[in-house]
Amino acid sequence: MARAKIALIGAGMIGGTLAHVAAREALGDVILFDIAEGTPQGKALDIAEATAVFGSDVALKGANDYADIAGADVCIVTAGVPRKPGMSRDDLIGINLKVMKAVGEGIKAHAPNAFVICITNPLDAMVWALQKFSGLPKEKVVGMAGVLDSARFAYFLAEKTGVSVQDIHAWTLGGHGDDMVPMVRHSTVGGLPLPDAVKAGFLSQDELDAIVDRTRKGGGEIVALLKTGSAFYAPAESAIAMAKSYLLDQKRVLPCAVWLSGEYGLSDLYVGVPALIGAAGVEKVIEFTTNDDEKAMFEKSVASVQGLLQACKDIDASLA
Ligand SMILES: NC(=O)C1=CN([C@@H]2O[C@H](COP(=O)(O)OP(=O)(O)OC[C@H]3O[C@@H](n4cnc5c(N)ncnc54)[C@H](O)[C@@H]3O)[C@@H](O)[C@H]2O)C=CC1
Ligand SMILES: O=C([O-])CC(=O)C(=O)O
Repeated sequence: MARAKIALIGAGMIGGTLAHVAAREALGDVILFDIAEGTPQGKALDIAEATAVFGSDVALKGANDYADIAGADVCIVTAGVPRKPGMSRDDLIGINLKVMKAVGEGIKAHAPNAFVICITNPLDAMVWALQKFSGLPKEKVVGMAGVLDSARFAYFLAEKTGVSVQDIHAWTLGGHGDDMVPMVRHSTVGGLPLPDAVKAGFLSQDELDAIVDRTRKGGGEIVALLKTGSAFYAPAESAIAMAKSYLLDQKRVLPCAVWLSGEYGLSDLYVGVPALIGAAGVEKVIEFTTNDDEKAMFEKSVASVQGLLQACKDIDASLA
């Protein structure tokens, strides 16, 4: 059977890391595409040489021409710009919306059957615009943010409680902004929902509140440390988990930005919710029960996303 073809649109920090992980895991042949000449070719060659060390038979190629992504099974989009200290993700909207238009048209022309994972920020608005510009089916276009946000939540909980990160299941809902909603009642430490984990003495309520706050601001914490860009290892791993679930029909339930048509009482937008990812793309949206507090926080986050969609429509009338 032919190997899967994975097109990485954007060969920067996340794109290069994606190529490395995909090659190392032998997920498929990799095309690294970028508008910068030399960068995708150089990274592809460097990783291709590494395959002789880690023993993987996949092929890697760098490209500046969309024709090279032809027939891709998966496209992971990181093209655009990241934020720098002092900026919010939303400040990227003007530049990155234009990038999504070019990328959407490239995917539409050359890889219309791909499963597309958008990473570019501001995520919920960019994945919405990418779906519109590409015209691909909504169940085949998803955004990566929830896997990363919930991984941060899980890591901070593991660090504080001393429980293996493998026995922590953390969930977040909502847009990929500082008002995302870490789902305290639905997240578990060693099988205990977090309120019960507090009662059992794994951590105090104040410690849990601090972790929720740190999770919300997790992206900014890394931007402040790196100074020249944003997180890339955990974002790349998160997108690989999503790509794998599609390529291997794993049917994992992962928090992703997906198109909603009635679920959670919402329509016509992308926002982060748990979704089952299999060979057909988004096969099911899982609806968490929410109490009044959670509902209010989710609504606030959704309102931020809706504001960004309006901003996109104001910038590009073709999206209205
Ligand atoms: N959704 C999420 O959870 C996360 C999203 N991000 C976002 O991912 C994006 C990429 O981040 P990095 O890889 O760190 O940035 P980077 O700057 O290292 O790489 C971006 C690449 O995109 C390329 N590019 C720019 N315009 C292009 C175009 N029209 N077509 C093709 N390539 C183009 C650039 O040449 C560059 O190589 C940023 O918008 C960042 O904010 C970052 C971390 C997490
Ligand atoms: O914070 C940023 O700009 C990058 C990002 O989305 C994250 O790391 O969550």
